[in-house]
Amino acid sequence: MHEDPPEIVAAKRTLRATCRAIRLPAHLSETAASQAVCGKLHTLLLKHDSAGIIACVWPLAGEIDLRPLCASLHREGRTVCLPDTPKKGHPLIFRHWTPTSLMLEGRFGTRHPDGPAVTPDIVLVPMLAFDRRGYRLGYGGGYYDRTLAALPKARPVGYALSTQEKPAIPTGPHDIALPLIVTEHEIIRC
Ligand SMILES: Nc1nc2c(c(=O)[nH]1)N(C=O)[C@@H](CNc1ccc(C(=O)N[C@@H](CCC(=O)O)C(=O)O)cc1)CN2
Ligand SMILES: Nc1ncnc2c1ncn2[C@@H]1O[C@H](COP(=O)(O)OP(=O)(O)OP(=O)(O)O)[C@@H](O)[C@H]1O
Repeated sequence: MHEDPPEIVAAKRTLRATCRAIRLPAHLSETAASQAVCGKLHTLLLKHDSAGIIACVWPLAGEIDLRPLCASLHREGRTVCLPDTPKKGHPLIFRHWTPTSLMLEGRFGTRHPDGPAVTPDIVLVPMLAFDRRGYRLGYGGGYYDRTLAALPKARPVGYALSTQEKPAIPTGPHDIALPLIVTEHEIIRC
């Protein structure tokens, strides 16, 4: 397995720094947009097999907050899980979540439930930036690319604010284009 070439690593690093710098203030004034993303994801997920396990994301500061979506899905009888972040180089472990789950502190400021590990059918994927081809930029751990490579049957759905769209994300050999990206305005089929 090859790592990204040095020029791609550098290009991703530069874009990541820019995106991180503008993220938090944008989010503070865009709570309605965050709720709209949850609403659009909910509509999309209602169309999918109700037996499926859905991997959501517990937010870090400045990210879209999917917690209302987690609660709605649980109320509707869907099975929700959340990522537990292992050491770098390993895929995420998804743990079953319910509103009464004990949330444990994980790596890089993430939090995860203490529930059993499960295999999701649908994986909601957080992004720092994305493009219309379906490519995403994350925090740089390579976690979602490794996770999706290990779960070929799972259906990934990226989500972000429309302001996080870029003309083109730099890509390396492991980047997997997402077939669907949801923003507060639209469902983008890539
Ligand atoms: N809410 C949320 N959970 C998530 C992700 C995410 O993007 N958002 N992840 C998406 O993959 C995974 C965690 N990935 C991460 C990978 C690397 C770093 C990281 O290297 N952070 C730097 C800088 C932290 C900071 O500046 O505060 C570090 O800790 O040095 C953080 C998260 C799984 N859980
Ligand atoms: N399936 C994989 N196998 C081996 N290396 C991988 C795999 N996926 C990603 N990587 C490597 O991990 C490193 C980080 O990847 P990248 O910069 O794309 O992270 P990211 O998508 O921004 O992070 P994250 O998914 O954690 O939010 C890169 O060097 C990349 O080549």
